[in-house]
Amino acid sequence: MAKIIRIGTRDSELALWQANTVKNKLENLGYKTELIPVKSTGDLNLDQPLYEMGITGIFTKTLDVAMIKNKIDIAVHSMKDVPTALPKGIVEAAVLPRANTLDILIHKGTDFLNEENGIIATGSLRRKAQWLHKYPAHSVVNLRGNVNTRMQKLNDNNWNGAIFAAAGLERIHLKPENFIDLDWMIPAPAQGAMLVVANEDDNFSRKALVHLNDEETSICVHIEREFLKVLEGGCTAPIGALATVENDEVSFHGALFSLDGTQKFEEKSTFSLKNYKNKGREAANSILSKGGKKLMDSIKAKLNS
Ligand SMILES: NCc1[nH]cc(CCC(=O)O)c1CC(=O)O
Repeated sequence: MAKIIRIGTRDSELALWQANTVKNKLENLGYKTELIPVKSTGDLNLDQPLYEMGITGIFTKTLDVAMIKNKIDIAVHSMKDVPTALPKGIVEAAVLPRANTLDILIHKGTDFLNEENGIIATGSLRRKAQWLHKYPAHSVVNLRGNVNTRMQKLNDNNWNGAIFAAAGLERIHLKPENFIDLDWMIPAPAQGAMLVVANEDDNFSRKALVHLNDEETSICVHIEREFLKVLEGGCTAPIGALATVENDEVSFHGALFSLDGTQKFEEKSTFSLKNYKNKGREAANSILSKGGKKLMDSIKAKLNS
């Protein structure tokens, strides 16, 4: 059958690179595809029925709507931007092999790391909290936009550096020489992984995408996202999680920080790959019971005020 799989993507350079990767993989398997870039409308107004379907993610809602309105068959996302609960009728169809999981600092010289008045830029609560935890005398300024925009703003300002996901910059060959790996920083759940979603009843696309799924990556991000989901219960908070696999053994590291970085609750565990079920939940519950619940409540109160 010559059905063409319509691949929806956001129109940033990184999103297009990711969607083209999925397109090439499907075409190598013999499928016909078409790329449909969808302009992100950050201010997209959702009507009542769409809200009831559970569309929430700021980065993903435009593509969710395009899928529900049958303008596209599948959508490619940076998995860390996808809310832990997918809209009704939309399912995870493939998690691609993971790229670099690390956060990196792009800098203009590293002397400031040992000084009191460093200024670094990030729009992420998770990165801000971890930076201030390690460098309490520094200040963090807000930085938003896609990776190209953020890199430009870093060049245009007097900040000492800005934090990026290594994967994003590596994919579009934007990673400069002047970077350091922030291997002490716990990445966002699912950082460096790409998720392809499909309509639950679209057996043709789902069957095609099975071939693209990487089982080990899929298990790791499942653990990380379960940790996130149980901890945050629908709000955004400074939460990091990373699961890695070596010789069929998983190492998990997850943490919750206060917004100002002064408090940190963390959980580390190792277990065999075949016992991965509920490990994210258990880690989150352990943090919640040792003070994380109280911290989450105060974060929610602060973010809603
Ligand atoms: N929130 C933006 C975003 N979403 C995914 C990536 C990069 C790719 C990835 O981490 O999987 C980025 C850029 C960044 O965080 O610097």
